[in-house]
Amino acid sequence: MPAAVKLENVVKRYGALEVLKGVSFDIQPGEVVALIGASGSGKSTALRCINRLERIQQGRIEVCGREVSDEAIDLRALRQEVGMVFQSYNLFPHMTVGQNVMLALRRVKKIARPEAAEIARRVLTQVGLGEKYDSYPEQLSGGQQQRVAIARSLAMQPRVMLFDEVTSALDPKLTGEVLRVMEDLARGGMTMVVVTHEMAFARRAANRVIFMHQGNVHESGDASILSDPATPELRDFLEHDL
Ligand SMILES: Nc1ncnc2c1ncn2[C@@H]1O[C@H](COP(=O)(O)OP(=O)(O)OP(=O)(O)O)[C@@H](O)[C@H]1O
Repeated sequence: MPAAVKLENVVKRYGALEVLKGVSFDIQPGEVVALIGASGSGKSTALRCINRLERIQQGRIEVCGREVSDEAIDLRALRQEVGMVFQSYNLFPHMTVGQNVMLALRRVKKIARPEAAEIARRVLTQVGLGEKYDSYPEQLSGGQQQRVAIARSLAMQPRVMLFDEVTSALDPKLTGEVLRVMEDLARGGMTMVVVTHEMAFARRAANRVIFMHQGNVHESGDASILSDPATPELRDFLEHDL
Protein backbone atom coordinates (compact mmCIF):
# COMPACT_ATOMS: atom_id res chain seq x y z
CA MET A 1 0.00 0.00 0.00
CA PRO A 2 1.44 3.45 -0.85
CA ALA A 3 2.15 5.80 2.05
CA ALA A 4 -0.71 8.18 2.81
CA VAL A 5 1.83 11.00 3.02
CA LYS A 6 5.47 10.90 2.00
CA LEU A 7 8.02 13.70 2.31
CA GLU A 8 11.44 13.20 0.75
CA ASN A 9 14.21 15.71 1.47
CA VAL A 10 11.79 18.62 1.46
CA VAL A 11 13.39 22.05 1.45
CA LYS A 12 11.22 25.13 1.96
CA ARG A 13 12.58 28.66 2.00
CA TYR A 14 11.00 32.03 2.58
CA GLY A 15 13.48 34.29 0.84
CA ALA A 16 16.85 33.58 2.46
CA LEU A 17 15.25 31.85 5.46
CA GLU A 18 15.41 28.06 5.15
CA VAL A 19 12.49 26.78 7.21
CA LEU A 20 12.54 23.10 6.17
CA LYS A 21 16.07 21.82 5.59
CA GLY A 22 15.56 18.42 3.98
CA VAL A 23 12.63 16.91 5.85
CA SER A 24 11.70 13.28 5.20
CA PHE A 25 8.98 11.16 6.73
CA ASP A 26 6.30 8.65 5.69
CA ILE A 27 2.85 8.30 7.16
CA GLN A 28 0.97 5.07 6.57
CA PRO A 29 -2.81 4.87 6.09
CA GLY A 30 -4.54 4.86 9.47
CA GLU A 31 -1.52 6.25 11.30
CA VAL A 32 -1.84 9.16 13.72
CA VAL A 33 1.29 11.25 13.84
CA ALA A 34 1.92 14.04 16.32
CA LEU A 35 4.26 16.70 14.98
CA ILE A 36 5.90 18.49 17.88
CA GLY A 37 8.67 21.02 18.32
CA ALA A 38 9.45 24.53 19.46
CA SER A 39 7.85 27.57 17.90
CA GLY A 40 9.49 28.26 14.56
CA SER A 41 10.81 24.72 14.05
CA GLY A 42 8.77 24.36 10.86
CA LYS A 43 5.78 22.23 11.94
CA SER A 44 3.06 24.41 10.41
CA THR A 45 5.10 24.93 7.30
CA ALA A 46 5.44 21.18 6.84
CA LEU A 47 1.65 20.76 7.11
CA ARG A 48 1.02 23.62 4.71
CA CYS A 49 3.36 22.06 2.17
CA ILE A 50 1.48 18.74 2.36
CA ASN A 51 -1.70 20.23 0.96
CA ARG A 52 0.18 22.71 -1.23
CA LEU A 53 -0.78 25.88 0.60
CA GLU A 54 2.97 26.42 0.16
CA ARG A 55 5.29 25.42 -2.65
CA ILE A 56 8.57 23.69 -1.87
CA GLN A 57 11.97 24.47 -3.37
CA GLN A 58 13.48 20.98 -3.33
CA GLY A 59 12.47 17.41 -2.65
CA ARG A 60 9.18 15.58 -3.15
CA ILE A 61 5.84 15.29 -1.43
CA GLU A 62 3.34 12.56 -2.23
CA VAL A 63 -0.18 12.23 -0.84
CA CYS A 64 -2.06 8.98 -1.50
CA GLY A 65 0.10 8.36 -4.56
CA ARG A 66 -0.41 11.90 -5.89
CA GLU A 67 2.70 14.00 -6.57
CA VAL A 68 2.02 17.24 -4.66
CA SER A 69 5.22 18.89 -5.86
CA ASP A 70 4.07 18.48 -9.48
CA GLU A 71 3.17 21.90 -10.88
CA ALA A 72 0.29 20.36 -12.84
CA ILE A 73 -1.39 18.82 -9.79
CA ASP A 74 -5.16 19.06 -9.55
CA LEU A 75 -5.37 21.18 -6.39
CA ARG A 76 -9.10 20.75 -6.06
CA ALA A 77 -8.74 16.96 -6.01
CA LEU A 78 -5.82 17.19 -3.58
CA ARG A 79 -7.77 19.39 -1.18
CA GLN A 80 -10.66 16.94 -1.24
CA GLU A 81 -8.33 14.16 -0.19
CA VAL A 82 -6.55 16.22 2.45
CA GLY A 83 -8.70 17.99 5.02
CA MET A 84 -7.11 20.71 7.11
CA VAL A 85 -8.25 22.24 10.38
CA PHE A 86 -6.59 25.38 11.70
CA GLN A 87 -6.44 27.20 15.02
CA SER A 88 -9.04 29.67 13.71
CA TYR A 89 -12.33 28.06 12.76
CA ASN A 90 -13.18 30.34 9.82
CA LEU A 91 -16.89 29.61 9.91
CA PHE A 92 -19.17 31.95 7.99
CA PRO A 93 -21.06 33.95 10.64
CA HIS A 94 -24.15 34.59 8.49
CA MET A 95 -24.69 30.87 7.81
CA THR A 96 -26.04 28.26 10.17
CA VAL A 97 -23.83 25.44 11.35
CA GLY A 98 -25.54 23.07 8.91
CA GLN A 99 -25.03 25.50 6.02
CA ASN A 100 -21.37 25.93 6.91
CA VAL A 101 -20.82 22.18 6.82
CA MET A 102 -22.77 21.77 3.59
CA LEU A 103 -21.10 24.57 1.67
CA ALA A 104 -18.17 22.69 0.15
CA LEU A 105 -20.33 19.61 -0.44
CA ARG A 106 -22.67 21.75 -2.54
CA ARG A 107 -20.11 24.00 -4.25
CA VAL A 108 -17.14 21.68 -4.71
CA LYS A 109 -18.68 18.22 -4.82
CA LYS A 110 -21.94 19.43 -6.45
CA ILE A 111 -23.98 17.24 -4.12
CA ALA A 112 -27.75 17.90 -4.13
CA ARG A 113 -29.12 19.73 -1.10
CA PRO A 114 -31.04 16.87 0.58
CA GLU A 115 -28.06 14.55 0.42
CA ALA A 116 -25.65 17.31 1.55
CA ALA A 117 -27.95 18.06 4.49
CA GLU A 118 -27.97 14.40 5.46
CA ILE A 119 -24.17 14.22 5.38
CA ALA A 120 -23.96 17.45 7.42
CA ARG A 121 -26.27 16.01 10.08
CA ARG A 122 -24.26 12.81 10.20
CA VAL A 123 -20.84 14.48 10.65
CA LEU A 124 -22.24 16.98 13.15
CA THR A 125 -23.62 14.07 15.16
CA GLN A 126 -20.21 12.42 14.92
CA VAL A 127 -18.61 15.44 16.64
CA GLY A 128 -21.42 15.60 19.22
CA LEU A 129 -23.23 18.60 17.73
CA GLY A 130 -26.21 17.10 15.94
CA GLU A 131 -28.57 19.42 17.83
CA LYS A 132 -26.69 22.56 16.72
CA TYR A 133 -27.54 22.13 13.04
CA ASP A 134 -29.70 25.28 12.90
CA SER A 135 -27.59 27.40 15.26
CA TYR A 136 -25.32 30.21 14.15
CA PRO A 137 -21.59 30.08 14.93
CA GLU A 138 -21.81 33.00 17.40
CA GLN A 139 -24.23 30.96 19.52
CA LEU A 140 -21.56 28.29 20.01
CA SER A 141 -18.54 28.10 22.31
CA GLY A 142 -15.06 28.13 20.80
CA GLY A 143 -14.76 24.39 21.33
CA GLN A 144 -18.08 23.78 19.61
CA GLN A 145 -17.07 26.02 16.70
CA GLN A 146 -13.84 24.09 16.34
CA ARG A 147 -15.82 20.83 16.30
CA VAL A 148 -17.99 22.30 13.52
CA ALA A 149 -14.78 23.06 11.60
CA ILE A 150 -13.73 19.43 12.06
CA ALA A 151 -17.17 18.25 10.89
CA ARG A 152 -16.93 20.52 7.84
CA SER A 153 -13.66 18.87 6.94
CA LEU A 154 -14.99 15.35 7.63
CA ALA A 155 -17.99 15.95 5.39
CA MET A 156 -15.67 15.91 2.39
CA GLN A 157 -14.55 12.38 3.30
CA PRO A 158 -10.84 13.18 3.26
CA ARG A 159 -8.29 10.37 3.25
CA VAL A 160 -5.90 12.37 5.41
CA MET A 161 -6.60 15.09 7.96
CA LEU A 162 -4.12 17.75 9.00
CA PHE A 163 -4.62 19.58 12.31
CA ASP A 164 -2.61 22.73 13.01
CA GLU A 165 -2.69 23.63 16.71
CA VAL A 166 -6.45 23.39 16.70
CA THR A 167 -6.83 23.82 20.46
CA SER A 168 -4.37 26.68 21.00
CA ALA A 169 -7.10 29.30 21.32
CA LEU A 170 -9.23 27.25 23.72
CA ASP A 171 -9.33 26.98 27.48
CA PRO A 172 -8.59 23.56 29.01
CA LYS A 173 -12.21 22.38 29.24
CA LEU A 174 -12.96 23.24 25.62
CA THR A 175 -9.58 21.82 24.57
CA GLY A 176 -10.61 18.51 26.15
CA GLU A 177 -13.83 18.23 24.16
CA VAL A 178 -12.04 18.91 20.86
CA LEU A 179 -9.26 16.43 21.67
CA ARG A 180 -11.87 13.78 22.50
CA VAL A 181 -13.39 14.20 19.04
CA MET A 182 -9.93 13.86 17.50
CA GLU A 183 -9.25 10.73 19.54
CA ASP A 184 -12.53 9.24 18.29
CA LEU A 185 -11.42 9.94 14.73
CA ALA A 186 -8.05 8.36 15.42
CA ARG A 187 -9.72 5.24 16.82
CA GLY A 188 -11.96 5.15 13.76
CA GLY A 189 -8.89 4.74 11.54
CA MET A 190 -8.50 8.25 10.15
CA THR A 191 -4.99 9.09 8.94
CA MET A 192 -4.02 12.19 10.88
CA VAL A 193 -1.08 14.55 11.16
CA VAL A 194 -1.47 16.66 14.24
CA VAL A 195 0.70 19.67 15.06
CA THR A 196 0.20 20.03 18.78
CA HIS A 197 1.57 21.20 22.09
CA GLU A 198 -0.77 18.79 23.88
CA MET A 199 1.68 16.13 24.96
CA ALA A 200 -1.04 14.21 26.82
CA PHE A 201 -2.93 13.90 23.55
CA ALA A 202 0.23 12.80 21.74
CA ARG A 203 0.79 10.11 24.39
CA ARG A 204 -2.77 8.82 24.19
CA ALA A 205 -3.55 9.04 20.50
CA ALA A 206 -0.36 9.11 18.43
CA ASN A 207 1.15 5.98 16.88
CA ARG A 208 4.19 8.04 16.15
CA VAL A 209 5.71 11.28 17.35
CA ILE A 210 7.94 13.38 15.10
CA PHE A 211 10.02 16.02 16.87
CA MET A 212 11.13 18.88 14.65
CA HIS A 213 14.04 21.07 15.58
CA GLN A 214 15.35 23.98 13.50
CA GLY A 215 13.80 22.75 10.26
CA ASN A 216 14.79 19.09 10.57
CA VAL A 217 13.24 15.91 11.91
CA HIS A 218 15.44 15.56 14.96
CA GLU A 219 13.90 12.53 16.62
CA SER A 220 10.92 10.28 15.94
CA GLY A 221 9.42 7.14 17.34
CA ASP A 222 6.38 5.92 19.22
CA ALA A 223 4.97 7.94 22.10
CA SER A 224 7.59 6.48 24.46
CA ILE A 225 10.09 9.07 23.17
CA LEU A 226 8.08 11.60 25.17
CA SER A 227 9.00 9.82 28.42
CA ASP A 228 12.42 8.71 27.29
CA PRO A 229 13.87 11.19 24.78
CA ALA A 230 17.11 10.19 23.06
CA THR A 231 18.36 13.69 22.29
CA PRO A 232 19.06 16.62 24.63
CA GLU A 233 17.01 18.87 22.31
CA LEU A 234 13.82 16.82 22.77
CA ARG A 235 14.47 16.55 26.51
CA ASP A 236 14.90 20.30 26.69
CA PHE A 237 11.75 20.91 24.64
CA LEU A 238 9.66 18.61 26.82
CA GLU A 239 10.92 20.23 30.01
CA HIS A 240 10.13 23.71 28.83
CA ASP A 241 6.97 23.11 26.84
CA LEU A 242 4.99 21.27 29.49
N1 LIG B 1 4.77 33.20 4.97
C1 LIG B 1 5.96 33.30 5.60
N2 LIG B 1 6.88 34.19 5.20
C2 LIG B 1 8.08 34.27 5.82
N3 LIG B 1 8.46 33.51 6.86
C3 LIG B 1 7.58 32.60 7.31
C4 LIG B 1 6.29 32.43 6.70
N4 LIG B 1 5.64 31.46 7.37
C5 LIG B 1 6.48 31.02 8.34
N5 LIG B 1 7.64 31.70 8.30
C6 LIG B 1 8.81 31.48 9.19
O1 LIG B 1 9.16 30.12 9.12
C7 LIG B 1 9.58 29.63 10.37
C8 LIG B 1 8.81 28.38 10.73
O2 LIG B 1 7.46 28.71 10.93
P1 LIG B 1 6.34 27.63 11.27
O3 LIG B 1 5.06 28.37 11.43
O4 LIG B 1 6.39 26.52 10.32
O5 LIG B 1 6.85 27.10 12.68
P2 LIG B 1 6.10 26.24 13.74
O6 LIG B 1 7.06 25.20 14.16
O7 LIG B 1 4.79 25.78 13.23
O8 LIG B 1 5.90 27.26 14.92
P3 LIG B 1 4.62 27.60 15.83
O9 LIG B 1 4.55 26.51 16.85
O10 LIG B 1 4.98 28.93 16.42
O11 LIG B 1 3.44 27.66 14.91
C9 LIG B 1 9.42 30.77 11.36
O12 LIG B 1 10.68 31.38 11.53
C10 LIG B 1 8.48 31.71 10.65
O13 LIG B 1 8.71 33.04 11.02
